[in-house]
Amino acid sequence: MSGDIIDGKAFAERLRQRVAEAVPQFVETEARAPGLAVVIVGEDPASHVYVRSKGKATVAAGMASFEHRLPDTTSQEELIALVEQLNLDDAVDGILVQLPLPAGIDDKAVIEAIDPAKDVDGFHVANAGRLAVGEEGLVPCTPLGCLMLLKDRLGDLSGLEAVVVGRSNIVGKPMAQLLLQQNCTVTIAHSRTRDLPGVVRRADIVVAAVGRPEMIRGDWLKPGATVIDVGINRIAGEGDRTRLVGDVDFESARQVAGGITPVPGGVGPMTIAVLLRNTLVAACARAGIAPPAGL
Ligand SMILES: NC(=O)C1=CN([C@@H]2O[C@H](COP(=O)(O)OP(=O)(O)OC[C@H]3O[C@@H](n4cnc5c(N)ncnc54)[C@H](OP(=O)(O)O)[C@@H]3O)[C@@H](O)[C@H]2O)C=CC1
Ligand SMILES: Nc1nc(=O)c2c([nH]1)NC[C@@H]1CN(c3ccc(C(=O)N[C@@H](CCC(=O)O)C(=O)O)cc3)C=[N+]21
Repeated sequence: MSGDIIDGKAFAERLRQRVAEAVPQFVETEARAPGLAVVIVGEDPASHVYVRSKGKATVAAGMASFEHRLPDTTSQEELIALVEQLNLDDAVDGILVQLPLPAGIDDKAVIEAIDPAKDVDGFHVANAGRLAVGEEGLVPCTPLGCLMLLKDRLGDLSGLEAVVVGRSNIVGKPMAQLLLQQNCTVTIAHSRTRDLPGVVRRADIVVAAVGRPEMIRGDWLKPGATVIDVGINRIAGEGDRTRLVGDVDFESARQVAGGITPVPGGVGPMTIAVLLRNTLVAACARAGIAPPAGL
């Protein structure tokens, strides 16, 4: 037996299409395009690749993209001053500060400087708090993308056992909140969890957000489980090439799972599609108009 591959890339393309179809209505009533500002500090090549692909996707959806590239000598004060300028800029609906930031800059101080109404990453404490108490707010892109894939595949999630491996503020915790909101019975596992394989084996839904290449194996899974692999790990491949793998050992897991997201082509493309969705949702909220249905 071999489980289905959950095609995040194809789902993400359809979501991007729906966003692109809804943008002209916004442009019509507001006489401007929704705008996303992406700020990157430093020279990390992989981060620059992500930022470029975000910019291209933004423009392809009919939205305005503002890229700010700062040298790694930028101080925290300078970065916060830029964020404050973007907060006041009416053409900017969404602000994303690419993480990680160079050593010496406090991620938290920078994130808290973003206007929560423009926090399309959903990382600001105001948005994290809203998610925790069930109020409307901007939801982190990666977990929301994972939830969309799960609902598309499983329908109603009520009563299902969900295990989220990882408890970061950007993936694991908000993922657990979203699954709880869907009436799953949620367990959050982390580096101090005892008997991780035993915990994972209870799950109907496994979300892996650990940052350890191919850690979760097929023999840890309940047969038929749905596996969402958030991990993005670049490891040595053949010769001097590298390859991208997830936090799940895809080959062994696929033998046992009912469905599984691949890496690449799973959660990663969803993150970018949801970023566009969040930008349009933020733009509508700022303009005082209803968000498009079905996003
Ligand atoms: N697809 C996408 O769009 C995105 C992908 N990612 C990827 O997702 C992964 C997770 O990212 P992120 O949440 O930021 O990572 P963090 O490093 O912030 O968090 C990792 C979590 O995994 C836990 N952990 C580490 N080792 C183990 C272990 N051996 N057993 C059990 N738990 C463990 C840690 O536990 P503890 O808290 O105890 O230290 C921590 O809670 C990474 O591979 C990252 O690249 C991230 C963001 C977006
Ligand atoms: N403020 C902030 N917000 C983020 O959302 C954020 C961030 N910082 N820092 C870095 C991480 C990582 N991240 C990814 C986005 C898309 C893919 C993606 O599209 N991946 C492709 C493969 C890309 C490749 O081949 O390298 C895939 O999985 O198919 C991956 C990872 C967003 N992040």
